[in-house]
Parts: sequence; C-alpha cells; structure tokens
Amino acid sequence: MYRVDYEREDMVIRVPRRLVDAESLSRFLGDVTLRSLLESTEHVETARRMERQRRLDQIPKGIALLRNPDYNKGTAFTEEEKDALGIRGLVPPRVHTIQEQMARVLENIRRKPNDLEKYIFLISLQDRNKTLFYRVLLENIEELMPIVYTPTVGEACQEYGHIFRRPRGIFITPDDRGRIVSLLRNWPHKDIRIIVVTDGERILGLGDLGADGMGIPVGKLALYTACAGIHHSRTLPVTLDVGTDNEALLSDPLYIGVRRPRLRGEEYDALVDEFVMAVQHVFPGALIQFEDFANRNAFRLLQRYRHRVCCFNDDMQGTAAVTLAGLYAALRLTGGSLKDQTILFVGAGEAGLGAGELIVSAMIAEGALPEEARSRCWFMDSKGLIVRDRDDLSPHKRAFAHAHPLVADPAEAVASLRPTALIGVSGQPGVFDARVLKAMARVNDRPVVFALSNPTAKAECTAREAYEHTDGRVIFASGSPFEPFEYRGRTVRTGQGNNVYIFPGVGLGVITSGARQVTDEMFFVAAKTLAQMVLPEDLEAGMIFPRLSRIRDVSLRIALAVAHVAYRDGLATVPRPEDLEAHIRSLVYYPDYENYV
Ligand SMILES: O=C([O-])CC(=O)C(=O)O
Ligand SMILES: [Mg+2]
Repeated sequence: MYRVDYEREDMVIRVPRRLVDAESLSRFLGDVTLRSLLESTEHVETARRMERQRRLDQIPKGIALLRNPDYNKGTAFTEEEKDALGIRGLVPPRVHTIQEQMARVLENIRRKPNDLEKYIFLISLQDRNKTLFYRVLLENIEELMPIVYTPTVGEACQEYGHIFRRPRGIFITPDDRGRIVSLLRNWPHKDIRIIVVTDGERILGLGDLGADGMGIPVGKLALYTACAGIHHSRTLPVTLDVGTDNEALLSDPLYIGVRRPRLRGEEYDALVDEFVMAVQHVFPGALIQFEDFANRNAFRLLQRYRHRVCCFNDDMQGTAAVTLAGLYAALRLTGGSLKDQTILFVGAGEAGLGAGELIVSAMIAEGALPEEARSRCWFMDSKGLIVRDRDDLSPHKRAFAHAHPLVADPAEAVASLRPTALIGVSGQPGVFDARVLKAMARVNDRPVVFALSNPTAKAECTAREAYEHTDGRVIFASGSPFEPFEYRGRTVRTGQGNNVYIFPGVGLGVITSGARQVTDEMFFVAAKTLAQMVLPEDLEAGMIFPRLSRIRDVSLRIALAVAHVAYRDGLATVPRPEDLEAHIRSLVYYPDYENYV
C-alpha cells in the first residue's frame, strides 16, 4: 500500500501486487501526479524512478526548453542537464550559479537610462526565465519594487501598446460573451488560486487606460509571488476589455484593446457576471481580486459578489487596511487611541470610503459607539466638505455627511475640524499645499499626513514638502515611494502606505485556508498585524511601515492572522493543519532552480 502526497492531501492508494514495474504502475495511477511517496512497501524505488521519469518527460527539450520561461535556466543548466535535455551546444559552455546570473541582471538594469527601460528589461526577463526574475525581485525588492510596481508600472501602462512585446494574462472582450469558460480554459495552468482582474477604467490615479491597464494585474501578481511566495503558476492576470473612453487611446494606432467606447449598464454587468461564474467553473475557489475599477462599478461589484464568491476589492479593502495600519503605527508614536482621532480624507472615492468604513469598525472595536466613530471621519470631494446639507451625495458618501457648513478649501477644513490625521486619496497632486500642511502643523504636535494617491506624480504632496511645512514634525507616508532626502542634517526615509503590504498576505491566508469568502475582519487583523510589525527603530526614524526587505515575513504573519479568522469564523474549506504556521511556510515558494535530472 502506498501513501501518496498528492498536492495538499494525503491520499492512500491501494495498488494491486501484480503492478511491480514502473510502467504498469504509471498506467494504473493515470493522471495522479506522484510528488512524493511517504510510506510504502516494495514499490518505493520503482515509484521514485517513475516520478523522476515523469518529471523529465514534462520538461521541454532542446531549443523549446530555452524558450520556455517556466523551465529555462539560461546559463545555469548543469552538464548533466545539457545532455539529458538536448541543449548541449545551444547554451554557452560556462555554467553560472543563480547568484552570478543575478549579478548580471542587476548590472543590466542599472545600466538602463530610465525606469521605463528597466521595466521593459525586467518584464522581458520574466518572459525568459521566471525563476531568475522572481529571485532577483525577491532579493532586491527595495530597488526593484518601484520598477515592477508603482510608480513605473503606471508609466508602463500609459505606454503599454508602444512597449508591448509578449502577451501576458487573459483579455476578455464583449464579443466573448457566451465563451468565457473556454477562454479561461486556454490558460496553460490549471491550478489557479489567485486572479487579479481589472477593467482598466481607473488605473492608479491615471484614469481610463483601457486594455493597457493589463500592466496592473501583471504587476500585482508578480508581487504575490515575490512578497508572499505564491507560485506564479497559480496566478492569473485578467483584463475585461470593455472598451475605453480615452480618446487618445482610441486614436492611437498602437493601442492594444478593443476600439469602442466603454460597455455600460446591463451588458457590462452581464459580462462581469459571466466572468465571475466562469471562474467558479474553471478555477473553483480561486480568489478574485478586483483592481482599479472606477468608483461607478467598484462599490457595486464588491457588494454583489463579496458574499457569493471568494473575492475582494484591493483599492477599497487593501488600501483601507494599509491606511488603518499606518494610523495604528502613528499612534505608537503619538500615544492616544484610534477612537479619539479626527480624520479628514481628501478624496471620497473607493480608497477613502473603504478606509473610512474600516476605521469606523476599528473604532467601534475599541468601544466607540457607531455614530461617534462615524462622526470622527470627515471627507472632502471635488465639491468640498461632505456635509448634511449637500444633496448631491451617493449613499456611500452620505454615510459620512455630518452637520457643518460647506467648506471648499482643505486648509479651511483643517482649521475648522482640527483633524489629527489628514489622508490624501484624491489623485490630485499638490492638493496638500503649504497652507494645508501648515494648518495641520498648527493644530497638532505630530500631524499625521498620508499622501496615498498613486503613482508618485499624483501624490497630494511630496515627502519633502510634508517635512518642510511642518517643521519636520509630520508623521508621513505615501502610496508610492519617495527617494530619501536630507532634512536638517539627517537623511529622512518615509514609509510607503501601499496595499502591497496587505494583499499578498491576505491572499496567502485565504488560499491556504481555502476561505470561501474574504471578510472585513480579515483586513482588520491584517492591519493590526502590519502595525505590530513596525520596529521601534523604524518608528524612531519616522517610518510607520516595515522595511520592504521584510515583506515576506510581514506577508506570512498576515497570512497566519487571516487564516486564523477563516478557521475561527467557519469560512475555511481546507482542514486545519496541526501547525498552521509550519503549514503556510511549507506552501511558500522560494525561487530556485530545480534539478531536472
Ligand atoms: O497599485 C498601487 O500602487 C496601489 C493601488 O492599488 C492603486 O493605487 O490603485
Ligand atoms: Mg489599485
């Protein structure tokens, strides 16, 4: 009798005694991928050999191997592999280690004249050799995150059709109604656990980029692998290309998407619905991350699907959690409790309102009454302060409309409301001008200012401005990174309040527990965990988020907290392992070459 470790489950397979040779055993087991044999009687060696042979059979041979990014090792194939895989002579004689290859990659990147060229180089590496790409990214995350992610990914999306080399992910258009299942089946990998989907209508703070927004799901998923160790073959980027209202793209001959105005209304909803249902069919249980949808659709889609399928909206819930974590960490510096803070959001879209709702729940958890908690969160939109008398408010905004005269100027709103924290989620660069920042400095010893709009060029103020206009008393974070700068004789490094601290860990926790749904409670524990992981020396230096170099550890802790919630709240579909942490660790992928022979 064999006990076979088949994917995540232990399976016991009874093998008739007559199957003594590898071939008949292999036929008997059929499609079962024999990863390892834990216990067995007389067939151990046979089965091991069979497993090795099967693995070797899967690997492309000859030139096809060098062109397959899942298997390619570039100059790192061993002498044995060169013979066994038919590539002797097709690669240079010298065998390099992955460390040597990484040095070459870094040299190439650093030689590029600008960040967009670095992006193109890195994406091309992802197309050639995934192991090396993820290893370089993981080991140089502080240097490379701003390239594969915000801000450069924003620039890449703006140029997507012009720098296009190879397709990545799945594009679904209105013409695909009725056949989305078959499109998903075209994807080469079958065990998909995480899907990031966008319709490209609100790419970062850059607006409608149509199908060129595909850079975002691709970038987010690269970070799932680098930051949380979710194997890339289990991830799938998707763009619902429903057209674009961006005239410049429509008239650009190199635009890659469907040339039509955006699909709206029932037809749009039907397309999204077919997609969501097709995912349940083809990749059951996969986590769907909605990303960079415009406000008009983001709230509605989340509402519709959050209790039906495993999904979340990163811009609402991920950003909310990172904002809450930033506030908790700031409170470690200022003292006091969350429920006593007054928070002014400038911008009342999905990011701000999502954060407002999560902060309200967190205040209630600290003992505030719901009305009290809500009254501590204020919002401004393009028309000014959100107040009761306004009759132009959506229900989501109305939930935060308080009694106050309408004020259009943020500096005046600060003077009047005396917020302890000012949070920019407006996509309006420069809206936190000297007057606003000085007003914050007048009413607070340590004003908390987050400029969360992305990419960097959309930030409400720069890190330097925040320091200069508050006599250096600010506690600052931004959604996209700012370079360290000199201020009064010291180097200031500010934290990045970006949902990248949240979504990889949440995703890992959800897929390891097989959670049926993603709940607000999961984002709440993710925020708390993140805030706790900020080191005293980070805080001392003004950093309210952990260094990015610790992101794998951060993601693991968040995954553990999220999985705990899934088990506690009866949402898990995978049996609880005895040692949850060890189990999660065992699932984490570390990019390194496998020996093929
Ligand atoms: O992608 C980022 O950097 C954060 C985010 O979700 C957004 O700005 O839409
Ligand atoms: Mg986003």
